[in-house]
Amino acid sequence: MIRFDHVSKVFRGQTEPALDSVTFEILRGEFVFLVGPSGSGKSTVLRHILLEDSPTKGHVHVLGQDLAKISNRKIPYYRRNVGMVFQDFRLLANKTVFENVAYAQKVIGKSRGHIRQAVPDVLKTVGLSGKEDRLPHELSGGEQQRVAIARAVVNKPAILLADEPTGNLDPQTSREIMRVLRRINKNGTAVVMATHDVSIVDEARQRVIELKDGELVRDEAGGVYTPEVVKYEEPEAPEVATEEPRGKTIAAAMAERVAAPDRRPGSRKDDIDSPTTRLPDADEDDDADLHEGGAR
Ligand SMILES: Nc1ncnc2c1ncn2[C@@H]1O[C@H](COP(=O)(O)OP(=O)(O)OP(=O)(O)O)[C@@H](O)[C@H]1O
Repeated sequence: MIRFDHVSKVFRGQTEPALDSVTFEILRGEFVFLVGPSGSGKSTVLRHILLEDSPTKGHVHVLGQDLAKISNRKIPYYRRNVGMVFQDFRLLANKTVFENVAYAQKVIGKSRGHIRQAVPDVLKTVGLSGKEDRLPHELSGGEQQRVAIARAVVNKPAILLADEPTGNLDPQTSREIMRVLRRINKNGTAVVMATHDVSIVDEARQRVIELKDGELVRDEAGGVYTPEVVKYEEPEAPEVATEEPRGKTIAAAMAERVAAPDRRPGSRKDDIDSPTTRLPDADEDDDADLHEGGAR
């Protein structure tokens, strides 16, 4: 449904590519995180999908169309398939919640009757029923982002792009926004979300595409933000005695004493079999240490 085929992008006046032969495919209804350091190319990927940028090399296909072949005249029609939300919400400040969402329907020529039904429906999906008449400044940041999401999905796009949608929100509000995005995704919309939010990515366990300096360096199903690097530890070599031990352990000394024939006058050979011969030997002691100290 979204296919990048060796996409490279070098912006005018730049020497380093913003995208460097990026190849991936996103299927219908997937949820994908785009991660990577600042400047790694995440927004550039999203802008290519939205047809705000075009590749210097390579091809982008969305919904079966080669985007290079879409004429300027047809771009607005293409964009109906792709909703977009941003970190800074970008709402119309002088319009109510209802009007902000309805605006997305008006510009594509939907009838008043359709709008009257579709807007309350989508506001319910994002959890904003009852707040239709509020202006953006009368809403919390999380509520403003819900309006922006409602506006992005009211036309039922196949794809929702989100560029750091939780970047301005506290952790609890971010989680609520994630629940809204997951709900929209479950209804069949593919979601591609660029983010720096480690805990959101780690909790969601969705597909993660990681960029670094414009290159795709990881594409992992059920991934986390930063995969744990498994540190290689050299196995400990078995101890080899290279010199005489400086002192005997108490157990070794006692074992030696018990094993030696008792030269005291009147001693009997049977004494050797007395219970003290059952003292653990030095090897057994080492084993006990191993278990106590855990795996080494
Ligand atoms: N219009 C442009 N003209 C020139 N260079 C650009 C333009 N847009 C982006 N770049 C450069 O392309 C590279 C990738 O930028 P991009 O915005 O995609 O990164 P990002 O991963 O989204 O970063 P962030 O996490 O900070 O949003 C950066 O080096 C950036 O400076």
